[in-house]
Amino acid sequence: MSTAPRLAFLKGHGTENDFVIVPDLDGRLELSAATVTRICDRRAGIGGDGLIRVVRSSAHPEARAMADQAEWFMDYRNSDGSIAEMCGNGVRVFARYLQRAGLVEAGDLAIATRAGVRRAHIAKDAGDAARPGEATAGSDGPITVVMGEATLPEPGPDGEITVTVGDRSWPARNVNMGNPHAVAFVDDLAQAGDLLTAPAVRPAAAYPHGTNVEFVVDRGPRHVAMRVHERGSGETRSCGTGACAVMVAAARRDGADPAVTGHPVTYTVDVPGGRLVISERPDGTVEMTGPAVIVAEGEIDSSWLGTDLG
Ligand SMILES: N[C@H](CCC[C@H](N)C(=O)O)C(=O)O
Repeated sequence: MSTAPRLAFLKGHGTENDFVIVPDLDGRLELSAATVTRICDRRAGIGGDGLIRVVRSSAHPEARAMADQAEWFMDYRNSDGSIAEMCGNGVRVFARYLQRAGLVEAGDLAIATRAGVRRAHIAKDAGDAARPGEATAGSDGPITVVMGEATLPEPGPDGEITVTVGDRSWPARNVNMGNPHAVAFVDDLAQAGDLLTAPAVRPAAAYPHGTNVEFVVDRGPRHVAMRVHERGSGETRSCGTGACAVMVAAARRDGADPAVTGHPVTYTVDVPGGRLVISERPDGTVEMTGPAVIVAEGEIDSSWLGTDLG
């Protein structure tokens, strides 16, 4: 019987973008990139597109300044161990964990992230999804996250952005949701190929720290579908910040930019793992609504991790 420390974890997902959740409320753990990679390994570990450590904001140096606004900090890592500024599906799953652990009630809450404080609303149950267009949920009510404002950096001196897969290239829109995205509108999602490797994005100078790449097709008025190759994780079944980036790019393409029209706009964004509903207001605020489900909880026997846990 191993005497190595055991690590409590939960498994959750938002539209099948899945995460290993590690409650570390007092911030005692030091999870190296190697440890995160091993935990996220789908064969030798628990498996996940990313790992979410739950830490009291006052106990984490990157969140301490937000502690008076948000008690809890989402320490998000991609499955390759890299740190990302923001994770939209992750925030919903994080909120669901807090609710399930009895650390918050359904309703409104604030969450500290590396992209700043994000406000979320946990509907009390699926029946409470009274707001028009709210996506339905799994076992509990949908969760809405105010994702902040998108920024759309203009092309730099090296010119327009292009995304290339094999011998096909498309122009792409640079959209930042706290994390970077290159959004390419295509005729058919199959044109993105197998996405086993990252699409080539040029000029590289546009994304000095790499980027998430979304491929988008139309499904109808204010209705799109996407695939995504995520920075640090590869192709995933969903990307919340990516769905927001896609919606913002589509609204500009469609002449529905709320800052220009003065009217809010809502798009349905279908991802391989489900459906997200994204709205943007004239003040630039982007809101995302979708499900978040905790599917399991257990203990990791750290003896196989091969690294200490700090
Ligand atoms: N791979 C992303 C972070 C996770 C984003 C995605 N899972 C989401 O739901 O927003 C990045 O490196 O920026």
